[in-house]
Amino acid sequence: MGQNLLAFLGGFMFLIVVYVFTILIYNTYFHPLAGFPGPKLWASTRFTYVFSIWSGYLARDVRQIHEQYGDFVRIAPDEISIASPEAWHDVYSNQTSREALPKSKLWHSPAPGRPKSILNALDPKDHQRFRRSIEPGLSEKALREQEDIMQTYVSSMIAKLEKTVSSKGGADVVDISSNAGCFVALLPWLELANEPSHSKECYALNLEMTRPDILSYIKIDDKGVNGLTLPEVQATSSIIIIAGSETTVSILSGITNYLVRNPAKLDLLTTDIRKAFASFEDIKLLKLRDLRYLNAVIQEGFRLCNPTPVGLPRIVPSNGVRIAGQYIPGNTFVNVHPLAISLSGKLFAKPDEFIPERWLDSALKDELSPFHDDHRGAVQVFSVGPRSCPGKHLALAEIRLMLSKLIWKFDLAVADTPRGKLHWNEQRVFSVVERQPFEILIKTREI
Ligand code: HEM
Repeated sequence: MGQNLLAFLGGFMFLIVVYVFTILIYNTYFHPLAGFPGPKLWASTRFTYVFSIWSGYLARDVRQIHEQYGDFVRIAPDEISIASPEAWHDVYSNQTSREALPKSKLWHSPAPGRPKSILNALDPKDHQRFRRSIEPGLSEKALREQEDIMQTYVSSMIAKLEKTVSSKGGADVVDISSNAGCFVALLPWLELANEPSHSKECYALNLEMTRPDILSYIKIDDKGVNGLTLPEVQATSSIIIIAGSETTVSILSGITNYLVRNPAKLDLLTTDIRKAFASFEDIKLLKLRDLRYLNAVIQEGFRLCNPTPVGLPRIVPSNGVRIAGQYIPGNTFVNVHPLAISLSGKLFAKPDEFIPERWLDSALKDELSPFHDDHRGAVQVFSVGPRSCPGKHLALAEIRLMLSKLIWKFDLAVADTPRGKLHWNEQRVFSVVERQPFEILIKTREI
């Protein structure tokens, strides 16, 4: 009996080994994606990918794979990563002959029993209903009407910093990534609306307010046909708070990191901002939109400090598609890899350096400039197409306001502390870049 059981278990184990081995061999040599280049360890099993994402190094690892193997690489048995700027529109935008590639049900369906949010409204028509509901509150016009709210929060954060710095004799080391976290507070009504016990009252109260905010533009429809149901508003407002605050704070901390480590660029930006505004109160969104060096610094920040550098996976429909000239078989996961594009030496001169000048008109016009041929359209930090970021204008407004008010009031420099030595692009990445503490030295400006 004992021997029989042992023989059975041995045979069973043998079959499992043969099965796994057959799958690995099939994935590596006979799968429809077998012709795509890439490391065999990634092509044969999803484990390598999962281990990399779990350790926080997927964005960095896939960038290295692109450097070694080219623009189309196989990073899992059923996934191709693409590092070609043309792929942005081929993957994420609607085309004349087909819709933008869909998100997969496997990765993006709502958790069982949870209400749908904008991120997991997978059907394109249903997703449009979410977009139509939230876009009015995030338009440039709506944001101009909400400027007072933004000004109040940013100014109170600066006032808090001023108090701390003056209590330390005019200079102090501060953690920029936790201070900039005040953006969560920019969306107070959304936070309140998320409290199930308050939501109806809160929403009604909000509508009575004369001061508009993002939520007051959303049309509630209990049937979920011409607007959003209340649970959908709650689920979507959570997304807006997380998607809107983590990303913006991450970029701000990244830009500040590069600025203090490049003092010549910081000096240029400081002069630009202080010359443009005679007083702190004069700093207004409309004028900030036209500050050329400030905007070049932000664009360079987007290139180097993408908060979601792992990318946005989509699934190819069963009949296959062409992406950037390459045929991709059906049921393949595809992902445009933002980091491999924005740090590519083929697309940008001196790709690892912080050089805001590459975004100025002068670089574009001067054929002798080393940055004349940079592929500016290749950086798509907000993505493109029907699912691109609806908060783009809000994010830009917040970053411009925060950075310029900080630099108008304080002189910034590298902090000589362990947390001041953070190299932003060496942080790990999970769904977004991990937000490690980052300290800078700030001194009250002498006027
Ligand atoms: C620098 C800051 C930001 C960056 C880099 C960024 C980036 C992105 C990207 C790449 C997507 C596409 C996600 C996908 O296709 O799955 C996205 C979607 C989204 N973002 Fe942002 N975002 C930023 C700020 C904001 C802000 C301030 C808001 C708040 C209003 C916001 C709200 C959203 C929402 C609601 C979506 C989902 C859109 C949809 O599925 O249709 N984001 N964002």
